[in-house]
Amino acid sequence: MYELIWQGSRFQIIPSKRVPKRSGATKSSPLILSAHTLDLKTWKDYVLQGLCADGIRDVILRSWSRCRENGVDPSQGKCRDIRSDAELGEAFRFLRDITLDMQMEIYELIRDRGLLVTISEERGYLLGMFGDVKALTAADRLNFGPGANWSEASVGTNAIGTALQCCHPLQVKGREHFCESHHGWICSAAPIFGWDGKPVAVLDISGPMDSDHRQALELALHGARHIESRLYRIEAAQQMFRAFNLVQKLFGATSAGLVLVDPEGRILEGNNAAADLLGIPPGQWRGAKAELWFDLPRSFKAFAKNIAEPEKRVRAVRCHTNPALPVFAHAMSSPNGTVMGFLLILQEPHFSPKGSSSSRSTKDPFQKVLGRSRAICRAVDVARRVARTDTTVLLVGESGTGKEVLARAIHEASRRKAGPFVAVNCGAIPSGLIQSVLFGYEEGAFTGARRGGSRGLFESADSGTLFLDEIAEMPLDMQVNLLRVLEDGQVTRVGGNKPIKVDVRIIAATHRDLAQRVADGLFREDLFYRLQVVRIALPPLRERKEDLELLVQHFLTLYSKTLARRVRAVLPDFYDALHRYHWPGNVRELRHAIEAAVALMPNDVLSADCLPEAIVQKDGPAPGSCDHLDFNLRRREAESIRQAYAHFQGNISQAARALGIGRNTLYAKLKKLNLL
Ligand SMILES: Nc1ncnc2c1ncn2[C@@H]1O[C@H](COP(=O)(O)OP(=O)(O)OP(=O)(O)O)[C@@H](O)[C@H]1O
Repeated sequence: MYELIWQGSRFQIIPSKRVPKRSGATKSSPLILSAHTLDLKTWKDYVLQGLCADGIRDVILRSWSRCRENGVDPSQGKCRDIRSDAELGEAFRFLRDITLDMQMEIYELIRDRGLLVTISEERGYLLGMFGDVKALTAADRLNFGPGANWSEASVGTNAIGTALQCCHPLQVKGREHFCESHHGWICSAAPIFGWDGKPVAVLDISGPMDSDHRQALELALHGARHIESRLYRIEAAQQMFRAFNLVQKLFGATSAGLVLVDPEGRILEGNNAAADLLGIPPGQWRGAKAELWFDLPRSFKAFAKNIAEPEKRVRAVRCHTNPALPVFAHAMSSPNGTVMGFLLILQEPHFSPKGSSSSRSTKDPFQKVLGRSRAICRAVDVARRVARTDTTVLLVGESGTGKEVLARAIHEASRRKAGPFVAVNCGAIPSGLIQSVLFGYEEGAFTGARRGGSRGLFESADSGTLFLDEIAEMPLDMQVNLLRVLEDGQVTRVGGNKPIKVDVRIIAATHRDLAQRVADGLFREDLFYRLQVVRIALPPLRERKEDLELLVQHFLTLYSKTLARRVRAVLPDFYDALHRYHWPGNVRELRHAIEAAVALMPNDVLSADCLPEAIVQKDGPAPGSCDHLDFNLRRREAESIRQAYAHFQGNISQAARALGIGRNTLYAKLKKLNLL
């Protein structure tokens, strides 16, 4: 293989020292090509006199016309515009370097056929030239070599320059060349197109007329496509690199957490902010399944379906490990709608009162009753309907399940909302006082009675709601009085004889089985039926664990605000522990657990370590477990109550708070344990 090179003042043919990557020389039988299609007179008539004869191809005629307009001299012997590497610039050198081996490969296909192969860049300057000595010798005579400008404007109609002009493959034979010195050549050239569809180079196979030009144009075309795909790959890699760099810069520059996920749901990239928000070490998640952290599979399917509708390309996604974290998945699609992946944007949760349930509650009182479980929704639905009436309601459920929360919501949703909501724990009032507490007393009714007497809770609740908590603890002898008030709508103060009209709606609550109390003779049947006109049951938290995260989120918002502590991330073990626990104290216990965790968290990340010990105990009693564990639980409960009561020196409020149960419940339990 020989090579034509520029020696500063002239071209020189040298044996090429370059080694082709692979050799695939094809020898084929000679093909006799028609010498040329135009006679000398046709060429002369046009180029010298502008006379147009039949038989000139359109593409050639248009090129000749351009050459005449550009003042190309048809008698010029050699190319005069030859530039050095330095003059041709960086892009020229880059293109030459990445196409050199391909020129050599193509040369192997035309070896010994008296041809040469050359590539020119977009302006027409030749990048390099390889060929047989015969072809290179002829090329040298024309200054047809690397650095020479083979555009139409420079050397007239020729395969390279004209292919660049008309943007399609072309063979120019003999007298179709505009300059007479090229009439002994046949040149086959195919443009190489860039991303934008414009030619960036031309591959040319040329040689004297008597060389073997069989399939030269097909070869040029094939080579051009081959180079084109290499250029595309390089361009694609560069674009990817640029995009990746940009993405990395953006990822690093934003405070939002960003995670890039491929269509198979694997994490391609994520920034430190995202790692921070999820509480995992940065950089360790590349290739991991996104579903470990995010609830993606369903969203993926939905996205795939709706990808054509732009407004459906963004979805809120749940983060398993931190449900309080707002996460939005943005679908990325190709122009034909194929899902190419997702960008997950994780926004730092702002625990602000705005938009929190407490502010929303001003609109709908039932929004304070948190929960989406069926049992809670059913309870709220009944409560919502009964709130429109004055009907007596009985709320049943374990301690801390939200009976008072629901009673308040009923009051606030009723026509009585402007009136008072008065709550009383029937179990907490000493039996000797209960009558006067509820109905009031007149002056002098008993020793120590206030001067002028006192209103009872019924009078205080006039035009509003009286919430009778722990109604099962009401002494039997008092129950008949209560029944009377419910029937008559009037009270008589202790020591008085004048009935006072009261307009009070009664909501009663108990954690006991009231029907059983009736059966045991501890509760009046008539009062029982009078109270439970509408009965609403509130489920224990362990039976509605699907509400757990919502409640946690609510209490996190509340306590991060009231305790002025920012919660940046919640680790998975925090939720694991909460889910494992059986919550005997229900939502109240959960509330206190979250308050304690936020208060005790050492930095701004919540983990299981921040939770009270009883909750994280893995060997603790399980819900619904066998008898000896229930016994164990009771024993532990009694111990805890004794310890707390002693620790707080008999202060029931503080002890109840520490135990995570209500004051009334503690009061009842203390009584049962004979501690009062
Ligand atoms: N569904 C709920 N949504 C929001 N908070 C709740 C809910 N249920 C309970 N709570 C919270 O739990 C705590 C206890 O609720 P509440 O006093 O209403 O329970 P209770 O059933 O009346 O308990 P007790 O029978 O011991 O008096 C409250 O601090 C309340 O904020």
